[in-house]
Amino acid sequence: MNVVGLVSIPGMMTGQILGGAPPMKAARYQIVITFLISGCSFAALCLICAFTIQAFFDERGRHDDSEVKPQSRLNISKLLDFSKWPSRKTQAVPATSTPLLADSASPLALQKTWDKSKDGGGLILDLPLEGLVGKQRPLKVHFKVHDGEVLCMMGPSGAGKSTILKWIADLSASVWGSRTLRGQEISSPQHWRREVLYLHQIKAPLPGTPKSFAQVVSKLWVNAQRNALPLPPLLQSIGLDESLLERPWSELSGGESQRMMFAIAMATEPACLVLDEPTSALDEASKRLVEEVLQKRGKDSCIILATHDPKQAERVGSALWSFSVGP
Ligand SMILES: Nc1ncnc2c1ncn2[C@@H]1O[C@H](COP(=O)(O)OP(=O)(O)OP(=O)(O)O)[C@@H](O)[C@H]1O
Repeated sequence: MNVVGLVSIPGMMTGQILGGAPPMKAARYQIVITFLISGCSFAALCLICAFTIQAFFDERGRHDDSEVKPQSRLNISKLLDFSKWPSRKTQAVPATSTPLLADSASPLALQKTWDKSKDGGGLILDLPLEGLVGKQRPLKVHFKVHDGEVLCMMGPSGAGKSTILKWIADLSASVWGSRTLRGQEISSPQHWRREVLYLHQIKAPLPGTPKSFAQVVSKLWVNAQRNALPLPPLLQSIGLDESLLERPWSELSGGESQRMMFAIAMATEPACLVLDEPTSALDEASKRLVEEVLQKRGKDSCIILATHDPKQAERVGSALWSFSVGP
């Protein structure tokens, strides 16, 4: 069509405009009109190329292959959808859940997603909690965990899992209702923390060796008129050699430290063990060993565990609680 236009339109237009003009004058006008038409055609071609190229990138300039069919053929109908072109620039950046949760002041909700716990176990922990996650996100939640249960908690990074686990273990401020442990109301933080033990997510830079640390912990337990369990069998069950007890913490790998801390925490047999992503540094095989120990633990205790792994929650959990953002 451009070629036909280039050849015939200038001639017709010149004829119409100039009528009986002399041939030289008509030829000059014909040349000018030819240039005008070819210039417009070139500009249109450039615009089409620019929009086509733009269609392959999203609003952040990243390659967007949703415009290309699996066989790498252009999705022409999508590219020619003019209504889409201006909207591409103003299209909202799809928000990931993390900044949404961290930045907004909307109230958070933490609710039970599923529950497969069997009735019959005695109530270990009855804990109404209320407080602020971060500096501005109010959260109210009531946990009731029974004997033998593993309450799993999931949510996006930054949602507030660690914050709530610390509330549960009374390690950070929150507004408390009356809390009970095995049916007994407990107001003393020391008493509560002895029975509700929080295991931190990050490898702590501890001095000395695991053995010296376990001795300190064990002395604390003597005060509680209880002896800690022997560590070697526990270590063995999670794939750790007993000799690691004598090695400085600084020489243990992330996964070894994580399992060592887990074993020491399990050995103290708290009423409620609060675990913050206890297998985050472990390979699949070690993860399964830790899960087996969790499932085989003694009675009269419960576990609250934060995880990012839904399959782990399914394997070990009696119930799953998940975060959502309220209006
Ligand atoms: N000491 C603090 N002061 C202010 N804000 C904090 C503090 N500790 C945590 N926060 C904020 O509270 C929110 C929840 O943090 P938290 O560590 O509980 O998240 P999380 O769900 O455990 O995340 P992850 O899965 O990454 O461990 C985050 O937005 C975090 O920035």
